[in-house]
Amino acid sequence: MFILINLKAYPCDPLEIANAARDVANDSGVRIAVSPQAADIARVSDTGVETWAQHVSANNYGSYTGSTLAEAVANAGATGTLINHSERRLTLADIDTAVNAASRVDLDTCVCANNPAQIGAVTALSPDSVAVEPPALIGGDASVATADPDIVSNAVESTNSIDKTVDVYCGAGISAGDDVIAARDLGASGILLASGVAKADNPRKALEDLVVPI
Ligand SMILES: O=C[C@H](O)COP(=O)(O)O
Repeated sequence: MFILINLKAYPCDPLEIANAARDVANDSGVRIAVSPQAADIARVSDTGVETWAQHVSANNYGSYTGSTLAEAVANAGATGTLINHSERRLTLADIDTAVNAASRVDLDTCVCANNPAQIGAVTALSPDSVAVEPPALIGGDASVATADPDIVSNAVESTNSIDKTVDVYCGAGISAGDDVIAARDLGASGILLASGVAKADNPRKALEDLVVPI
């Protein structure tokens, strides 16, 4: 299972979490990546942890003030990027362009969507992975894998019916190793997780506990 820790805009210490994630990944053999604010990508990447951007813009070089170029995050050390996170929605056309922008510089792409129908639509754009996240469960205590298992298994079915090479992740409310196992049993090959680590009093312990059953 792949575990992607999205730090969102939480007031956490990105280096503390990056160092902990690197150590826990090395000790456990579980693939763990950290997705910090764009301005923190370089120093997070310097810790040695796998580093992802939270977003890339749907444009190339040019007069695009305020954009986050795929080239810029790749040059800063990111090796992957989220696209269309529930808190950073894009049009389908911009998702397509952003996936192509990320692919230009060999970033792994994970396109998020709210439900299995949207998952099918974004799978057709050929990202490396998709992630289903019901917005109502994001940031809560109930794991998507137990509170809404059908949305995960239907997303897996939707993706597999279009392109079996696209990995399916899920996220929202995941905080324990058992949640990760439940997601895997539904067919997911990775999870997106934010508050369970970024808002934890002890992020290292939260990560250590998370990987125990994996
Ligand atoms: O990107 C992460 C997801 O939105 C899940 O967030 P959460 O773990 O706080 O529910």
